[in-house]
Amino acid sequence: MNPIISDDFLLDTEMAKRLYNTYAKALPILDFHNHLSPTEIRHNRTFTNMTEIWLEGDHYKWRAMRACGIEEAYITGDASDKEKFLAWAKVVPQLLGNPLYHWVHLELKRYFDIDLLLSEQTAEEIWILGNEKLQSMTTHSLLKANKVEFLGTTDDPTDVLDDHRYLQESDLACFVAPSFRPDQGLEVNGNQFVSWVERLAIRTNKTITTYTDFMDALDERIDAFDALGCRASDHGLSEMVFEPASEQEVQRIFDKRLNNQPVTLHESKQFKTHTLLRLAGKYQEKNWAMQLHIGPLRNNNTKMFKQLGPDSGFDSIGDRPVAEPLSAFLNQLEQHGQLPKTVLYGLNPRDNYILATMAGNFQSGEQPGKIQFGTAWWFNDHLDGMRDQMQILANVGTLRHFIGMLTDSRSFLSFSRHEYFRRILCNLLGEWSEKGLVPADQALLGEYVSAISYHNAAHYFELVREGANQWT
Ligand SMILES: O=C[C@H](O)[C@@H](O)[C@@H](O)[C@H](O)C(=O)O
Repeated sequence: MNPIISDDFLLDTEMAKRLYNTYAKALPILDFHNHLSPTEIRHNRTFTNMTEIWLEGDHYKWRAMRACGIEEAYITGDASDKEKFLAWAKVVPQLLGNPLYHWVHLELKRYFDIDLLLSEQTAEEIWILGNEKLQSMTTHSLLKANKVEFLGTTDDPTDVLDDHRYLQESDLACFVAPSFRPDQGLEVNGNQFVSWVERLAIRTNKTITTYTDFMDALDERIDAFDALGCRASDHGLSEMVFEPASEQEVQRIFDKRLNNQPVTLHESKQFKTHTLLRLAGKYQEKNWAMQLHIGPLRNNNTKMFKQLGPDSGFDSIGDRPVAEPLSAFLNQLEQHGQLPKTVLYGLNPRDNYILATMAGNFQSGEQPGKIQFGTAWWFNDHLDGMRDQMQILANVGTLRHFIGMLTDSRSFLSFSRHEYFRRILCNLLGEWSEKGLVPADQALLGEYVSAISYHNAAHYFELVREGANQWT
């Protein structure tokens, strides 16, 4: 019997147990930000073995394996799937205290009904049992089993979006919508920028020679995303920037770059600031949420970046200033009536109070929690990080209007992170109740739990279903 994942996992008080079982456990999932493949959903992908579904693309696990001395061949290299699984099984007992240790066993239990602890000793049995169960699993069945009602995938403006078009015309119960991620179009100094502009021109059947053409093309893609139900943009920002520039200055910077002339760091910040301000205004028109993911220090290992590319487990946390550029950016939008719904995610825990308090500077009567301090992200989405984020939000803002969890994952097994989050939330409220910090009022606390686990996000992203949802 798995000594970790019991029914009361992470629930220390009777109130926490009641809150989780009564208000959280049965709720559907709105995973409004992830990196799942719309193609794999369209084609209802099946998985041959545990390595395919569990280790493929999951750089969290890759980092852990490297830290335990596993050779790259058994992580992303040319070892067999079974060899990679056995290497992973050898690593898991060395991960006590890392959220992966919990997620692995939560996933084994929830998806495979396997109660064993993964180790070298149990690897062969779990490989066989897991692979057997996988024969009846597809991306559609996993979405249904987890009661996933909405998926906001992450998509480039130059993407064709055919998979999304197909899915929306299909009878798939889950609503899958693209999210607008124009990062490559903001990195004017990036190696990909010119080729990205060329792809944008092809996608929009336009000639793009001026900054005005560029923005017109982006506006057209925003309309195309919106027509497919897009609810949000997403921006990965290594640092928050705010360097104002006139349209003429930005036009000149654009011209320089297209003519392969060097663009200074200051000019690149001006270009990013101006373009993000313009895009934010469009998001506000579309009533989309603007998600700002601030602070990664990416691709720190040049050798491995050249070998594996981005998002392969060699990123960490930057320490660039956030408060002043973010304040100026949001303030500029607010002054012009162009501030959209905004979700602020910070990768550096040092910035948590900055983001949580900044959100409070621009709330409005449009809706509760218009500006969100987003859930613990990436290196923070563990027991301490999730709890800290909610405690800080409660300390300086309103936990009640928090839109809660998302997986930000590439794996179809990661929906168990919503359960992880809901248990942490219920335990926090249960603890406050036990200490007399809040009323021991189950109905009131239950309202927090169901709002933060589901209903706030349903309203925030305009996903409220008329009548009962399909799983009740
Ligand atoms: O939680 C980790 C995330 O999936 C991380 O891989 C993403 O945040 C990705 O780097 C991105 O830029 O969106």
